[in-house]
Amino acid sequence: MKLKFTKMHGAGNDFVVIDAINQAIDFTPAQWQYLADRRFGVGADQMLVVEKPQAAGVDFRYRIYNADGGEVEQCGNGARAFVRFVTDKKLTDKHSIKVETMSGIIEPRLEANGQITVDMGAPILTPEEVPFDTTDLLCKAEGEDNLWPLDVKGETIWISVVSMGNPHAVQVVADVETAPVREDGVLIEHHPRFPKRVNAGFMQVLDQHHIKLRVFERGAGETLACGTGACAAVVAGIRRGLLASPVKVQTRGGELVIAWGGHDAPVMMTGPAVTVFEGEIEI
Ligand SMILES: N[C@@H](CCC[C@H](N)C(=O)O)C(=O)O
Repeated sequence: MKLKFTKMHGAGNDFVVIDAINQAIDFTPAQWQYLADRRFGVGADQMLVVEKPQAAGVDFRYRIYNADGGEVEQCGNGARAFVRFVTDKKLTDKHSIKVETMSGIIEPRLEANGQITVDMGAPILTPEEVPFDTTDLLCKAEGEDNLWPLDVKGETIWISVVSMGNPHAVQVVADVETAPVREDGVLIEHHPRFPKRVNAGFMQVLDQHHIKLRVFERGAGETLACGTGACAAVVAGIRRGLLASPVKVQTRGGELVIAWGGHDAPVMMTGPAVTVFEGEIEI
């Protein structure tokens, strides 16, 4: 079939976005990998699929596939790209949109200045729900957070575990530029303590309202930005007493602003979403 798609990015985290309301798709993991391939396919960190909703009172359903072909629960930068896509394609005239994802309903909103704010819901902080296996581990408390030891290459690193619908392990580093993001990231992603694998965040605190962040994403490798990773890092930093809301998150691909009121309050993420080009590919 000839697939129509839109290439988009949010702070450099790039996507192939597909309208599955007006074209029928049913791809295998190998076909998703082909679309994501930067040499043989289109090239993307994730593929985003826009569908009709299944639940009542919701505007759309949005599904996310990592570059490795696996379907995942949530994607923050993707949620902003999704809003730009449904608005530009005139699939809705609403500016505040309710969308079903694998991990629940989120509410993105197109702002007057063109930026997009997403209510990402409250973070999940119980290790079993992330999920993170704490068997025989002793945590240390820091502020309201629990730091967990993780053995990586025979050394202990201390991580916060946070789910934004998808799992994150966040560590504080002195300098993100020299941090072993790729070397340790892949080991953390596949660490046996994370039964669903994990996104590995490396955060440098510049001041209470400003961090630098690199994320080695599950199923995609290091990306230029990770929206849920930014939310998880800010939640961890606020709980540890290192940060105060709102926080500017500087990634290699651009800036996101994350606000969180603590406990059960939703995490609000604001940032850009850009269309790069429209295309068609035989698949
Ligand atoms: N880039 C995303 C996250 C995409 C999914 C992630 N790799 C996972 O497997 O959970 C974002 O902006 O949040």
